[in-house]
Amino acid sequence: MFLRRSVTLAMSLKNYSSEAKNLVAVAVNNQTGVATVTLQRPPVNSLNLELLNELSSALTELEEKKARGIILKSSSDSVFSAGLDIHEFSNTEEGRLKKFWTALQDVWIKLYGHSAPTVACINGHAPAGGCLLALSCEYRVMLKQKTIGLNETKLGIVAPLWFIASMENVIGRRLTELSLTTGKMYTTEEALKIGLIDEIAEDTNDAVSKSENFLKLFQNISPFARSQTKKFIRGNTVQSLVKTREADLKAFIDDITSEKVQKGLKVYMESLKKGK
Ligand SMILES: CCCCCC/C=C\CC(=O)SCCNC(=O)CCNC(=O)[C@H](O)C(C)(C)COP(=O)(O)OP(=O)(O)OC[C@H]1O[C@@H](n2cnc3c(N)ncnc32)[C@H](O)[C@@H]1OP(=O)(O)O
Repeated sequence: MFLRRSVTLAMSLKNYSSEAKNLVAVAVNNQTGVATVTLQRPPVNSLNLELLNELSSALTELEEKKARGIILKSSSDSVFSAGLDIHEFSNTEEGRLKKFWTALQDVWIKLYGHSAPTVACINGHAPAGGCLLALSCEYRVMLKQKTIGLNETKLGIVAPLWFIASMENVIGRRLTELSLTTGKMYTTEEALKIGLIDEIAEDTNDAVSKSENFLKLFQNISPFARSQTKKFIRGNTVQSLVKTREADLKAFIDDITSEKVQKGLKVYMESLKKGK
């Protein structure tokens, strides 16, 4: 019975990435019903509007098809995601900035509150928005010798409340305050020490296998009981954004378009290029 449903799920999702623009690939394991969602926007998987829209659609589809688990990973072994595409912040195309932030809100709401158990297979660096994606999952496996953190203050920008809540719910208020105010990027080993990640992996294969092992914990647990429990635990955090989406959007547009922030971002991008 379950196997038949899983096969249907795999078949209906198999061509997902080719139907879309190939920035996100979805592969479903026929036996387990677990979906691997791969971000594939070289060179650094920075999150632009198109990638966010694809990810959002994939999450909706996996919700509708009742996936038994989601593993979120990168197609590169170097960068999980460099966070939001900084070029979006200076995009002057009318309405795009609004669409961009709305798409990010959508992705976070869907991923943070997904009915399926979720694992971030962090097979590369995960600054800012990359860290947010990882924090939205229930479990984090990270490759050694990488970095992760919410470094927004280093760019002269302020992480919204839902970014902060995502970290606070994992490592607690005190460490979140220290991490965010200093824009701290943690090494894999440091991240494990403070509970920002759950396991370290040697390479991507090892990380995927550890992610699958976490999902096996739910094999004999009622999906209904599990997802309702997750909803009780995460519901308030999700609702706090759902109820304030418009105000959050306005705050983003006002802040990001300010001269001061634009100047700071320009300097940051130049320093990135110089760092090569
Ligand atoms: C005020 C309103 C509130 C807004 C709240 C917004 C909240 C979240 C903000 C974000 O997510 S902003 C993004 C923050 N991200 C970063 O700070 C990461 C910056 N990148 C890096 O540290 C490194 O690139 C890396 C991820 C560690 C990878 O290093 P690597 O050496 O492998 O690659 P690079 O040579 O540095 O980069 C390659 C290429 O990609 C460009 N790039 C890197 N990151 C971004 C990005 N986030 N957006 C757009 N482009 C990015 C980088 O400039 C290089 O481009 P080229 O020089 O090759 O053209």
